[in-house]
Amino acid sequence: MEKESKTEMDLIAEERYTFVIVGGGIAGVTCAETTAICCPEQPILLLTESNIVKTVANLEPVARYLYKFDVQERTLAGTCEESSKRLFYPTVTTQVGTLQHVDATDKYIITSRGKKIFYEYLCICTGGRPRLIEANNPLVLGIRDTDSVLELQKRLEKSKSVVLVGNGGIASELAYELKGVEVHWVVRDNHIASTFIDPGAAFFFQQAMDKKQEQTSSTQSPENARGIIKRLRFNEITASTIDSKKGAALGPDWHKNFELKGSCCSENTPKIHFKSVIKSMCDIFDETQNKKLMKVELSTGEVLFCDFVVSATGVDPRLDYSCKPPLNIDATDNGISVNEMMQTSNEYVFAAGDVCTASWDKADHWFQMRLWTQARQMGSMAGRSMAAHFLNETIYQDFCFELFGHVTQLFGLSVILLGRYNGQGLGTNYEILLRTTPGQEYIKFILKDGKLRGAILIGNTELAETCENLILNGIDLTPFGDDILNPDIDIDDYFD
Ligand SMILES: Cc1cc2nc3c(=O)[nH]c(=O)nc-3n(C[C@H](O)[C@H](O)[C@H](O)COP(=O)(O)OP(=O)(O)OC[C@H]3O[C@@H](n4cnc5c(N)ncnc54)[C@H](O)[C@@H]3O)c2cc1C
Ligand SMILES: NC(=O)C1=CN([C@@H]2O[C@H](COP(=O)(O)OP(=O)(O)OC[C@H]3O[C@@H](n4cnc5c(N)ncnc54)[C@H](OP(=O)(O)O)[C@@H]3O)[C@@H](O)[C@H]2O)C=CC1
Repeated sequence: MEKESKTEMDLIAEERYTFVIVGGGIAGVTCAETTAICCPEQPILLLTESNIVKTVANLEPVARYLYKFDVQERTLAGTCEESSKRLFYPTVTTQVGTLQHVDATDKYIITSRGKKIFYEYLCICTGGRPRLIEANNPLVLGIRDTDSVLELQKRLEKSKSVVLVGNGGIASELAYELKGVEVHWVVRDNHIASTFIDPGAAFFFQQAMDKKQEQTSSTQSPENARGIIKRLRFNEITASTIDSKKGAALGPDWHKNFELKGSCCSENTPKIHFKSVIKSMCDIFDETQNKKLMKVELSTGEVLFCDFVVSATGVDPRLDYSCKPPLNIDATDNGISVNEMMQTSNEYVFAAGDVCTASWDKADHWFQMRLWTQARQMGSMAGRSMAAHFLNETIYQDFCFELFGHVTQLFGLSVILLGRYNGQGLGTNYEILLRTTPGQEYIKFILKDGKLRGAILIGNTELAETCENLILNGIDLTPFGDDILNPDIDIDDYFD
């Protein structure tokens, strides 16, 4: 247990709540709000280690089941009563504290200050932490919360060169947000942003970003303006066709709130090292600059020198507390295993958000990805489930778990991902229907046995709701051929 001076109050304090929720990220806050709505008479505690919590604001439908929203930070300053008011639900008490131990037999938790808090139902929403390529190396940084971005900002001020590793959400955002510093972007794939998009979409983005190829719509050729449609078998999409050319996790657009500027004046675009991983790293002392630098050797044999490495290489569930008896942990990704009700292996302990692993039999069009959309959906589901168990009611899993949906922005353009948008889990026996208008839109449909199984919609395509319907209804689209993506035909008319 953490060695902290305990006040007499802390040692004797024992509190009781019907619901205890740990974690002030989107999952924990949504869970607390939902529980308060479902059980308005019951005392609820939201315990979180930082006095900043995240809430969802400006919820806006993008399609029938797809929403976009802002993530806002709120400070839990002052007394418990004041804090409760900030969360709008009078039955929710908020406390700053760190979960240290769960006694799932006698149903209490212990905080790092030794406080014992009894619960009827516990929901663990402790999020994740960056999975670094080399932990405990001071020259390797991960990005998760405001503190980590402030650290990045501080280091950049004195830096000339940075190596960025990873090819997911964070690296894709950072690669184009870092200014005044030389960026070496090391990606193990043959295209950028691989967790979200395919090589074709990556090429679309790279083209859009290439200033020489920027065209205003008025100067576009008629063919470009109409869009190009292609139908391909899965295995036709090969590299060669494309290569020719401490707190809660941050929310969307986090980089807009920080100036991420290095110490040189150049505004160069990142140098991308495709199909590369870091083979070795060591720090060296550079006599000319009179400071420590990182020497990074890539699998391609190339050697880079940089001020520090940003490891944007995914997240691990954050489980730095003990539990007796232990909860079932997923062997593959180390999250707390939950069933479709977000219930763990213990009947009275639930989990939601980045910390958990969806261990139920998933619907055909849904899979888990650690995103705030899912943190919100899971937090809400956990709140409803705990309340239903308490009230002895039967509920069913929310419909949002039927269809994977994610709304985001990449390189300044709107991106909507639906269903098995990259053919995830479909093997190699599927078709891809593409329509692209350089600089404007990129639409990719994944079809299996004639049915739409997933879609990537980049730009203002206004196809999200139609795609949702087509995926969920499972209509055989074979009779419509390539007309489904013909820009001169309004496909909604087909299905009225
Ligand atoms: C830089 C960055 C950008 C991102 N951008 C996007 C995006 O654009 N779109 C998107 O969908 N997703 C994005 N994500 C992912 C998204 O932020 C997460 O999936 C989501 O916030 C997870 O929410 P959560 O509530 O499960 O966890 P978190 O937000 O990590 O919250 C966990 C909470 O638990 C608290 N906690 C942890 N351990 C303890 C303990 N022992 N005791 C008490 N409290 C504890 C933490 O302090 C924190 O308050 C981004 C993530 C990062 C890092
Ligand atoms: N716009 C959005 O929606 C955003 C979402 N996020 C979310 O925040 C979380 C954290 O983001 P991020 O860290 O980018 O994680 P992601 O899971 O998005 O991406 C991790 C990337 O790192 C690669 N990788 C993993 N290990 C290594 C390694 N040892 N060497 C080289 N590459 C490696 C992965 O490759 P591989 O896939 O081959 O394993 C993958 O490309 C994610 O849940 C992400 O979805 C973050 C920013 C923006």
